[in-house]
Amino acid sequence: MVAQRGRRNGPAPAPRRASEVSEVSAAGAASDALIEPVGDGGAGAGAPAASGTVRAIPEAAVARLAVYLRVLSAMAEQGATTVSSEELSAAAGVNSAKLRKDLSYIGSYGTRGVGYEVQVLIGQIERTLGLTRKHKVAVVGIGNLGHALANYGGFPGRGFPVEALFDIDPDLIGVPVGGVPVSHLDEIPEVCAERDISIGVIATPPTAAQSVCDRLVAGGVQCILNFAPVVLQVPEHIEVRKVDLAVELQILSFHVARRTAGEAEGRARDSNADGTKDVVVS
Ligand SMILES: NC(=O)c1ccc[n+]([C@@H]2O[C@H](COP(=O)([O-])OP(=O)(O)OC[C@H]3O[C@@H](n4cnc5c(N)ncnc54)[C@H](O)[C@@H]3O)[C@@H](O)[C@H]2O)c1
Repeated sequence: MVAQRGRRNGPAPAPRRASEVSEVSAAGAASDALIEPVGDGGAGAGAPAASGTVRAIPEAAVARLAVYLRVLSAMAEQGATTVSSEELSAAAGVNSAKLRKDLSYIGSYGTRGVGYEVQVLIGQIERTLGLTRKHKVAVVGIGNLGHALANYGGFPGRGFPVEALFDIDPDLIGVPVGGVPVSHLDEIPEVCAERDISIGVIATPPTAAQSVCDRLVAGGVQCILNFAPVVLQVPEHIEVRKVDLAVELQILSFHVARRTAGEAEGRARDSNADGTKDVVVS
């Protein structure tokens, strides 16, 4: 899907769609859906292939690009100027063939015997992920989760400064959390437009999530990160990602169950009917 710039203060354009399309989970990361990279307001984002054309990138590869970026940034901080695909793949926990394939989507092929120039690769990935500009974030629902998100110091350095907080609890209004005062829910459209917020994070109870989402859209946000366990209806031009840690736990559970079943099957295969066990020498 092609993300588009949002309109400020305009009515939410029809048609709306259910947002249950992208989930921030291992399952989502394994998706082969193609994402058409787009520019970020003229800053030259996208994934230009060697030919200069913009290539679609599988969603799973987009998720891995973000991981490579984090690893490369740490390497750059330690003074690395070049990195081999083997080093980068080991540090990112991805096999090197997959890494080379992922980087080929952004037109980066490295140099035989040298590898990749760290700063060049960082720039290419940042342009592809649209990170050449900051994306200001608003968090709505400053309870347990909202407090943790607002207080987390790691977002600004990655290009996502938290610049607005909203709640309905009178005890919270005006109170700074992570240095940003909490505003009332009703102020969402006005404050988001004023502060040029592009990403809204929903950390309210599920019953409030849709109306919060509508206000964020009215305030001109382009993307919503939804922690509430509910499917949001959004206009076509709004990108939504849903975070569900329970899904992550269920995926872990699946892997443990599969491994346990595999081990039990292996034990059953290795045991003879008379109770003795064969020793396999390889
Ligand atoms: N996705 C995940 O992995 C995950 C993990 C934890 C929690 N959650 C979800 O995140 C949400 C928040 O969880 P929590 O533990 O922080 O809850 P919480 O009860 O501690 O906080 C909710 C906050 O939302 C505020 N609120 C309620 N209605 C509102 C409205 N209409 N507008 C603005 N603010 C409003 C409340 O005043 C409160 O401060 C819940 O929906 C929960 O299910 C998701």
